[in-house]
Amino acid sequence: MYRIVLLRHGESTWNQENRFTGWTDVDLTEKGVEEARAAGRLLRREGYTFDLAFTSVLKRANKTLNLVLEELDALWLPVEHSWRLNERSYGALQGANKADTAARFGEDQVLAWRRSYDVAPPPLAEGDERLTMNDPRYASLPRAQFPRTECLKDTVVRFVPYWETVIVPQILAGRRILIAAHGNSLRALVKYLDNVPDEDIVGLEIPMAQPLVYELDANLRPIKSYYLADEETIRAAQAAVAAQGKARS
Ligand SMILES: O=C(O)[C@@H](CO)OP(=O)(O)O
Repeated sequence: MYRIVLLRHGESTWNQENRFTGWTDVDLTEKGVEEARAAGRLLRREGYTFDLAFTSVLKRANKTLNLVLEELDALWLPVEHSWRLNERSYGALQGANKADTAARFGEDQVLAWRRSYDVAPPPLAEGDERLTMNDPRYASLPRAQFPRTECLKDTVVRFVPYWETVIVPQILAGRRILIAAHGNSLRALVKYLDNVPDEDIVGLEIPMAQPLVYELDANLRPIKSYYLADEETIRAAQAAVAAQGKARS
């Protein structure tokens, strides 16, 4: 049996402002820092240790990982960064307030943009400064492949090859793995691992900074998965994330 831990970053400045974030590289808030530290302390209390960590190239996930590692006294841990673990690109919605967007386009449309499997938000136009193609962190990403927007399916398509070719061999080699990423990149992985039907993925919310454990069999199929925090805490956190897409009444 193999055991891996998935972790979404703590609250970011744009989570706090309820803005679509995607590939925008915003920082953690003070609350997000504390959430990340609490996740680290929880992992430590439960006796978790790791050999290797994977994260995106966005600072909210990178900092969350470092804060967790600090709490585990494991800042020395090898860390692999990849854009393939980035949050889903929210395209032209990046920067917009979610409640305002729901008031303008309707909550159903916003739900489809946020949580459906194959509905992508409107794309970024050529020349839009949010297309950060020249950023050195994306040097390995061919310009033609730089996402102008992504639906969850697109995120699955870019994450799964990394899972299969980079992460899986490490798990099979017996390394204990921590993946610090984002709400929708982790939804993509969970969809793939649990084989969640396309129509059911709309109901899946990943709360912030809550360690999610997957126990995997020899073929890396899930035996079971669970959050370390109690069910009530997780349900409340999931409901709060879901509510971000409601228009303010
Ligand atoms: O804005 C985003 O990038 C994501 C994560 O914060 O939001 P949502 O939960 O709406 O997918």
